[in-house]
Amino acid sequence: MATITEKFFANKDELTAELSSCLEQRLVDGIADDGRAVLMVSGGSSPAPAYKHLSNLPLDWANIDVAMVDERWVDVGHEKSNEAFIKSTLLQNHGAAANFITMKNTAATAEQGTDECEAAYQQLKRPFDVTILGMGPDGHTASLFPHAEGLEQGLNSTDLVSAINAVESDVTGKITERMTLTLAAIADSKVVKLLISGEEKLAVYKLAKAGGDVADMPLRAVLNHPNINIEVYWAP
Ligand SMILES: O=C(O)[C@H](O)[C@@H](O)[C@H](O)[C@H](O)COP(=O)(O)O
Repeated sequence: MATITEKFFANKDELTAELSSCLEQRLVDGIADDGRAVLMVSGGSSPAPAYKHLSNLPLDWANIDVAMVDERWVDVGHEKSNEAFIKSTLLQNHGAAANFITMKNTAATAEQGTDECEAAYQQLKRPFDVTILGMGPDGHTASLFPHAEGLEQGLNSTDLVSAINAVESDVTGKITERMTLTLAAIADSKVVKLLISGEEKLAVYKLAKAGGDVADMPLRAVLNHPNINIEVYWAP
């Protein structure tokens, strides 16, 4: 089982304060240890305030690589683009000086874009300093969606990224074609921060942690991985 540390907060402000200060420290340490720091980011409402806070800090941003954990296969101008979300939150103010690595390239499909994306991600320092994950009420994390086309590859490949076509649901919406970090890439992180908000997702998290079929809840693969270092952040 992964090493799991659970942090429960009274509210989102307290979660954001602790998350921001941990992220800042990890980035500072990453640069001090290796010359550069790598931050893997997810979309979602939970990390947004911490991204905005970090963007205002005078870190050595020129030596910080920011890359997506997962992305819908849509252009950055699309309202559902995770990259657009990161650009409007983290990559502002001081954070605008960070080196951003896109997941989305000009290939027509995520599958066709995999090699280019893999080559870009292979340039990054490993282990990554921090990987931020969210989770959905369906037990997905990154873009490892239940029963998705490409899920097995995403869970078993030694590559860093993998194309996914999710089964359409209320959680995925219409855009099901995505790129994701593989489980192996998530595991190749000094620490994974899993952000969970609300009672419903807490119940899903507990269910996933207890074990069971990974295809039903891919979060299980992360929580039950032999050597991932996970810090779970929960707020109501
Ligand atoms: O690409 C996506 O579909 C979202 O980024 C998604 O995976 C998100 O990370 C989770 O749904 C958690 O969202 P919250 O932070 O809002 O709980």
